[in-house]
Amino acid sequence: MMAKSVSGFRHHALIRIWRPAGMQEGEAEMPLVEISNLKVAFSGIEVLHGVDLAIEKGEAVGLVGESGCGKSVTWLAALGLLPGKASVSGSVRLGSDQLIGASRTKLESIRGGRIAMIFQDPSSSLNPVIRAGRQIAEAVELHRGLTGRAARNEAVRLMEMVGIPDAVRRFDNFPHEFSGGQNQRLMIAMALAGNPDLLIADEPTTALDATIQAQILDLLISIREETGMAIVFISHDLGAVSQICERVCVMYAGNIVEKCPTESLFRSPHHPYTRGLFDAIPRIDAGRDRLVPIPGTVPQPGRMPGGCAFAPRCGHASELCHNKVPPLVAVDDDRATACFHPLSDGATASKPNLMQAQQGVAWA
Ligand SMILES: Nc1ncnc2c1ncn2[C@@H]1O[C@H](COP(=O)(O)OP(=O)(O)OP(=O)(O)O)[C@@H](O)[C@H]1O
Repeated sequence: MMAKSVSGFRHHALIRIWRPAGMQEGEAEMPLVEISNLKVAFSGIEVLHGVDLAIEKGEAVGLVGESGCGKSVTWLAALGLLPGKASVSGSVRLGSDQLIGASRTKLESIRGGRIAMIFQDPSSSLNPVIRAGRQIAEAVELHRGLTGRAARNEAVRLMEMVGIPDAVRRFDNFPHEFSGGQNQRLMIAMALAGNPDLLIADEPTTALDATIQAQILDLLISIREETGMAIVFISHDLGAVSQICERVCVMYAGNIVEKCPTESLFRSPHHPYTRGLFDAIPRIDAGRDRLVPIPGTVPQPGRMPGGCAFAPRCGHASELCHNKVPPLVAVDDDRATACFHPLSDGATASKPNLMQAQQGVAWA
């Protein structure tokens, strides 16, 4: 059972609440990160319309949705990484720190320190002309204050932790001397250098082949168990999300439209958009080898329809949906849905099940 907060879910039974030494009991119950009413506009056009999301200490949360829904912008805004033309409002709390409007110095110390981010492309984090181990050692120096031999030893330890064989010798190799999967591991080692409380993994396995993808997912799962860090896993791949995350948030056109524990989402998606994402996955056991795409496309920012942004693509939409934006409301103890006509449990017969997803049986 969970006690609910306004912007998310707290105290999930499956989540190990990790309280650092010295932290008071009350503090441990605060979310690690609490995003409230986060809005982002580029050149006056709003692309994020008031996102509410809380991440608990130690939990893994999936953020899914079609391309352009605002998954990356949410976290880039939180970390102060959007270009100058972006205007950002709302609140992002990391413990007692407010990140929106925080000074550049403060944000720089938080990025790579308490919150680290990894991306699909390791070259966004690794400099091709600096030896790989040195880059990790520099991150250790910057965020943990170690120097010289101590920083080098810690970098080697992190390289070993992420599964780089013969790490002492390979410390001096350049990024191009490692495989794509190993570069992804090095990027994770860099992210771990600051001992983060939260790792934002933005499509970290999308560019990798299936075997390496599985290895990187296993690595993230074991690192999380070892360190107690929370993970936000941004992905199009519901199968990968189901392996790593206890909870999933579904985004559509700059809003969160459904939040719930992973198992419940797979058992019974309530938002027609979530259901559409499941139906868009080919299933061998359902006798269809082709995906069933959601009709239409995500509305462009600045051209949002009145009412629910998904209504023009939704088979369940009523007149109300075309005229009024549905708020994100709790539909039971551990789930919230932004829909005037949420699907009932019986309406989900053709969804894939969690076990199939995790085994990759029915997934493209
Ligand atoms: N620098 C920018 N300038 C203008 N618009 C931007 C910028 N960055 C993002 N956007 C717009 O913000 C919206 C949300 O983009 P975002 O990258 O967050 O989507 P996403 O859900 O992460 O997509 P993907 O899965 O393809 O990465 C999109 O409409 C995108 O075009």
